[in-house]
Amino acid sequence: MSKLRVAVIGAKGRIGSEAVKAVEAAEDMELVAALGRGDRLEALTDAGAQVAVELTNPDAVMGNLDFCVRHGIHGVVGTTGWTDERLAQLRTALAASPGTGVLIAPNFSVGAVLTMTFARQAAKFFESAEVIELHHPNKADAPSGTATRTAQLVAAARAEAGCAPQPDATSTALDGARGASVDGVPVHSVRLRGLLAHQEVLFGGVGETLTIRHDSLHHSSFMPGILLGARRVVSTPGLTVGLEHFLDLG
Ligand SMILES: NC(=O)C1=CN([C@@H]2O[C@H](COP(=O)(O)OP(=O)(O)OC[C@H]3O[C@@H](n4cnc5c(N)ncnc54)[C@H](OP(=O)(O)O)[C@@H]3O)[C@@H](O)[C@H]2O)C=CC1
Ligand SMILES: O=C(O)C1=N[C@H](C(=O)O)C[C@H](O)C1
Repeated sequence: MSKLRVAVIGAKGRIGSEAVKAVEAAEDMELVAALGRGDRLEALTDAGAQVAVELTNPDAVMGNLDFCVRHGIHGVVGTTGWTDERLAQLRTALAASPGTGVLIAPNFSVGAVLTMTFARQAAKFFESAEVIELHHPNKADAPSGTATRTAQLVAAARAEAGCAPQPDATSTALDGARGASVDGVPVHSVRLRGLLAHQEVLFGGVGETLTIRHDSLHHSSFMPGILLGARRVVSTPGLTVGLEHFLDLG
C-alpha cells in the first residue's frame, strides 16, 4: 500500500518539530516536506504532498491554507486564532476546490477533546461556568484556541437549554479581573514558566461545584490526534472543526 505523503509547515516550532518526528515514525506516512519561515510553499507541490500539517501562527495560516486548498492539498490545522470571518473565508476557498478537506483542531490531544465534550454535557446543569487556561509564557495568543472553543460550546449548550444568564453581582472591578467574556462565559488566561498546556472548566450550582481539568505535559500528547487527522482528512472533503468528528466518542 502506498504511503500517505505528508508535509509539515512550521516544522521548526515547538509542536511542528514534534510533528515532523511523529510523521517520520508513522509506518503508513512519508514526510515529503518540512517547511519553516521563508520557505517556498511551492515545495509542497514539488514534493507531491497530499496532506499539509499547519502549525505556524495566526498571521501565516490563512495564506498557507489558501495555497494548499487551491492546489488540492488537504490540511490538518493546529494553528489558533480562528474567527467566524476566517472560517467563512476558508469555506469559500474549499467550495472552489471540491474533494479537498481541511481539519481545524483547536486541540489534538484526546484528553482536551474529552474535556470539551464533558463540558458541553455539563453546561446546562449548572448556574455558573468559567474557564481557566494555563500555558507556557511563549504562547502568542490569549485566550487559547481550546479555551475559546470550550467557552463557545458551553455557551451554545446553555443557550439551547434556555439557561438564564450567569449570576454575577460584580459592580466594580479592575480591568481584566473577570477575564475575557467568550459568548458570556468568563475565560481567564495564565502564562507561567514551567507550564505547557492546561485547562480547567469550573461549574457551580447550589451547594456544589464540578471541575474538569486537563493537562498536556508534553507535545507528544498532540501527536496521535495529528496522525489521525492526516489519515482521515483525505476522505473528508470540506471543513471539519474539531477532532471529535474523527473520534468514536460513543
Ligand atoms: N491544536 C493543537 O493541539 C495545538 C496547537 N498549537 C498551536 O500551534 C501554533 C504553533 O505553536 P508553537 O509550535 O508553540 O509555536 P512556535 O512559535 O514554536 O512555532 C511556530 C513555527 O512556525 C514558524 N512559522 C511562522 N510563520 C511561518 C510561515 N509562514 N511558514 C512556515 N513556518 C512559519 C515559526 O518560525 P519563527 O520562529 O521564525 O517565527 C515557528 O518555527 C500556535 O498557534 C499554537 O497555539 C500548539 C500546540 C497544540
Ligand atoms: O500554544 C500552545 O501551546 C497550545 N495551543 C493550542 C490552543 O491555543 O488551545 C492547544 C494547546 O492548548 C497548546
